[in-house]
Formats: sequence, structure tokens, C-alpha cells
Amino acid sequence: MRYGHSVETVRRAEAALMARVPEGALMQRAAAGLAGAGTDLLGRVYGARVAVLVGSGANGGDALYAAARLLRRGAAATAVLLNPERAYAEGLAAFRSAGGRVAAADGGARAVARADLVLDGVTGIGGKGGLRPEAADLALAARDGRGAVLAVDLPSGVDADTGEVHGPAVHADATVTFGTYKPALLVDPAAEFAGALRLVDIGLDGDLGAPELEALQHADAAALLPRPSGESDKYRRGVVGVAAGSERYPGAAVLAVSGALRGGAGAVRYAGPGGPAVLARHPETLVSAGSPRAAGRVQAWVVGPGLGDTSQARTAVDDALAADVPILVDADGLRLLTPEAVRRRTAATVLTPHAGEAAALLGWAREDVEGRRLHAVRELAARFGATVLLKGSTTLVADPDPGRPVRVNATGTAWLATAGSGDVLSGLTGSLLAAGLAARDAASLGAYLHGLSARLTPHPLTALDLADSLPAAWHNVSA
Ligand SMILES: NC(=O)C1=CN([C@@H]2O[C@H](COP(=O)(O)OP(=O)(O)OC[C@H]3O[C@@H](n4cnc5c(N)ncnc54)[C@H](OP(=O)(O)O)[C@@H]3O)[C@@H](O)[C@H]2O)[C@@H](O)CC1
Ligand SMILES: Nc1ncnc2c1ncn2[C@@H]1O[C@H](COP(=O)(O)OP(=O)(O)O)[C@@H](O)[C@H]1O
Ligand SMILES: [K+]
Repeated sequence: MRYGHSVETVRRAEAALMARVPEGALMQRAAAGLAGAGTDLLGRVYGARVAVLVGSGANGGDALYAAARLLRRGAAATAVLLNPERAYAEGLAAFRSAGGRVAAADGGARAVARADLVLDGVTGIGGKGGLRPEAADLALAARDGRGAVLAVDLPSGVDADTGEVHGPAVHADATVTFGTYKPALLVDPAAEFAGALRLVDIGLDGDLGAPELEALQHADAAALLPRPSGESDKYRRGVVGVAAGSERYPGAAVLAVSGALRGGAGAVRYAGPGGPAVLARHPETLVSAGSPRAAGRVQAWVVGPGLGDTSQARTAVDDALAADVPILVDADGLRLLTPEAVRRRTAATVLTPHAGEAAALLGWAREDVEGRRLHAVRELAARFGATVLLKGSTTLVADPDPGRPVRVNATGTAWLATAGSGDVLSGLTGSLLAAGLAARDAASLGAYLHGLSARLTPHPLTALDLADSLPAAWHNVSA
């Protein structure tokens, strides 16, 4: 598992560790990691030009010490001090004694424009609000300059805990972060500013408390994959019901079923008007034309993709909500439910909105959901008392228990932004529910396999291609 911790947790761990190690040791560990990453970006340090953006906190101190290391290896470095009286004094002294220059008050942008490498040490976990104007100007100069931009701990200007970005921020090619990931490095829009991530171990692990965020890694996904055993038969493996598609949108039924068939359940029952289209593509499906209540027993229902808003659609949603098995509600299904109906349920409910659907459920503007994804997904989970998978450039899974870390999916790719790929995800995740996974595991494993499958599919991909690559994603995870 990869973890993201809040600023408060990091500060507490840092204080506990600092009490046990010599003064300055953590900053030296940070600076060594940073100089290593800078070296990798530069390729050749000797003769390279480095610009160092220095705010008035320890983030600037890290950058100055790292630049001192690069100076000793033959680089030329210029520091741009945002607040000359308050730059990290010991770091500045080390930088100067290694031969570093300080830019004149108006020479910062020029130093940045000419640099091969820009070290962004304006703000780290101490940053508050959007960048101030002078810092914002330097962030823009770094973006427009020719050199690589390496952010120290976080790209300056992003909100460490929420992943929100208010105004200009440094757009980094890479970020070196210390001790643990911060939520902003894993959640858009901030994560977009961070570039490639490198975690430097500064010895914080033992002192870190509970994380805010966690991201499945291959081994975690492998451990969750349902596998048939000697005692398995198709019913014991779990049967997933799919109530999706309509006369108008029969394709959604086909796509949801194609995901469901590759999710580990032993059988897929389809209930609704899309039966002929489903059978034409997937003859192994158990098809009935009526509502979920009239279909046979299942261990989980998927309801919503392409349902429309007819009375038949409403009945399908009501039936699924009334079933005493885990359900996943997506797309049109989300428009047809109320928080009360979801809260009344005793079995698990997974809601899978994209930003527009989440906005409608919350009564927010879509941009607010996209700008405040962590807040939105937590708020939805709390209001509905359900597990919520919020789709988009970052996929997040929040549990109704607010004490549990939000899961963030690291496998996604923008190639997933293709019509019908969400239907495949619904079927897949519902199938994992039917196979017996807990709601947050099913949702986060579903997102993991879905993203991985997109990476294994030649581009540009279609939703059906994506479903066809799911077995390869399973194999990739379990190999
Ligand atoms: N955790 C650890 O274990 C370790 C942490 N380490 C490092 O320490 C960093 C945290 O250092 P920190 O606490 O000194 O705060 P930091 O991020 O430098 O920024 C604060 C300064 O920025 C300013 N400022 C604020 N907002 C601003 C804005 N919008 N626009 C412009 N300026 C703004 C604000 O200035 P002021 O408001 O006071 O004028 C304040 O002085 C951490 O990220 C990591 O790099 C490592 O050394 C290794 C061990
Ligand atoms: N920019 C992006 N980066 C990564 N994944 C994306 C991006 N845009 C969309 N996705 C993913 O693509 C899928 C789209 O689902 P959805 O919005 O329900 O589309 P549809 O209704 O057409 O099936 C989701 O899994 C979502 O997370
Ligand atoms: K920074």
C-alpha cells in the first residue's frame, strides 16, 4: 500500500523523530535525496546552471542545502530569495560557502529563465492559500523557462491536505517528497502539478499515525483478487445481477455485462430489455426481461448504466435498493435514488458517480467537485452512508466510516475517458462484490483493474476493448 498523510500527522511524526536525532539531520537527509533527484534530471551536474526558489521556511532550507551539494559537484547556482531577511539562515550560509550566488532583487526571473534545473523551495507543507504575487511570478517563469523543474516536498502553491489549487502553482517535472506522500501528490488537480514522484525516506515511518489516503499497489491488488478453489462452483463463486440498458441504450447492458463477466463472479444474470443484445455478444449470460425482483437469486446487483428514466428504470432501482445484498448504483440509477433509501439499507451500497453526477447528488457545481475531489467524495459517503467511488482523472473511494482512509487509484489513464468505460467498471466492481469482497475493496480493486486494463490495451481504446483486456490485467496483477 502507498500511503498519504496529512500535514498535521507529518508534523507530529517529525517532532517525535527530531527529539531522537541530531539537529539538522532530517534536513540533510531531505537535501541528499533532493540533490540525487536533481542529478538524475540534469544528467551531468558539472557546468549545469541551477536556480533555487527560496521561500522563508524549511522548504527553502532543503532547497539551499541541496543546491550546496550540487555546487560542490561543479554546478553553478543562483538563489532567488523571496524574503531575504527570513531565508533559512544555516542553509543560505552553506549555499554561499559552496559558491552559490544570490540574485539581485529584480534578477530572479532571468536566473530562472536561464537555468537547466529549477529547485522549487518556495513552500512545502507550510504553504497557506494561493501563492503570493512574487512567488506566482516565479512559478510562471519556471513553467516558461527551458530547465527542468524539481519541486521540494510539494509543488509550491498546492494545498497539501486537500489537493486543491487556488491560483498559480509551480508546475513541476518531478517532486521529491519526504517521509510520506502528502494527499496533494496523489489527488488532482494538485497531483497534475507534481510530475513524477520520488519518496525519500527520512526515517519518519515508525512515528507516522493513520494515513488520510491509501493507494493499492500490485501486491495489495493480488491479495484481493477472488480465486476459485477446489470447492467452488458457479453459485459459490457468486452470481452478479446486472440491471442496465434500455431499448434506447442497449449497449450499456452489453458493456456492464462484459465487465461483470470478467470480475470473478461465477455467473452473470441480466434483467431488463437489453437481453437480445447481451446474448448476441455474451451467450453465457442468464437473461430475463423483467425487473430485478423477478430475476433469480444473486449475491450483488449492479443497477443504472443506460437505464433511462422510464417507469421500468425506476422499478429496477427500487428493486435493487430493496434487495438484501450489496448493490452498486451508477449513472441513471444515481438520478433515481434518495439518500434516505440508501441509508435504510443494511447491505453495502456502492455509488459510482462521475463529477457531473456527484455535483447533482451534492447540489454543487461540477467545477467544485473537480476542484475539491477529496471533500466531495467524503461528503457523499457521509450523506448517503455508502461507499462512494468518484470517477475522473483521479478516482477516489471513500468509506461511509469517516475514520477509514480514502483510497486513491494510481493505475488510471486519460485513455479511459471514452464512452461506456464507466459501464465496464460498474459490471466489474459489482462482480467483485458478488464474489464476496467488502465494498471498499471491490471498488478500489475494480478501479485498479480497470485502469491497468486500459494501460494494457492498444490506444485509442474502446470500452469493449477495455473489457477484453481485463483478463490480461488479472494476469498482470497475479503474475
Ligand atoms: N516534515 C519533515 O519531517 C521535514 C520537513 N522538511 C521541510 O520543511 C518543510 C516545511 O517547512 P516550514 O514548516 O518551515 O514551512 P514551508 O513549507 O517552508 O513554508 C512556510 C513559509 O512559506 C511562506 N508562505 C506560506 N504560504 C505562502 C504562500 N501562499 N505564498 C508565498 N509564501 C507562503 C510563509 O512565510 P510567511 O507567511 O511566514 O511570510 C512560511 O514562512 C517541508 O515541506 C519540507 O520541505 C525537511 O526539512 C525534512 C523534514
Ligand atoms: N482524464 C481521465 N484520467 C483517467 N481516467 C479517466 C479520465 N476521465 C475519465 N476517466 C475514467 O473513465 C471512466 C469514465 O466513466 P464514465 O464517466 O461513467 O463514462 P461513461 O458513462 O461513458 O461510461 C471512469 O472510470 C473514469 O474514472
Ligand atoms: K516546494
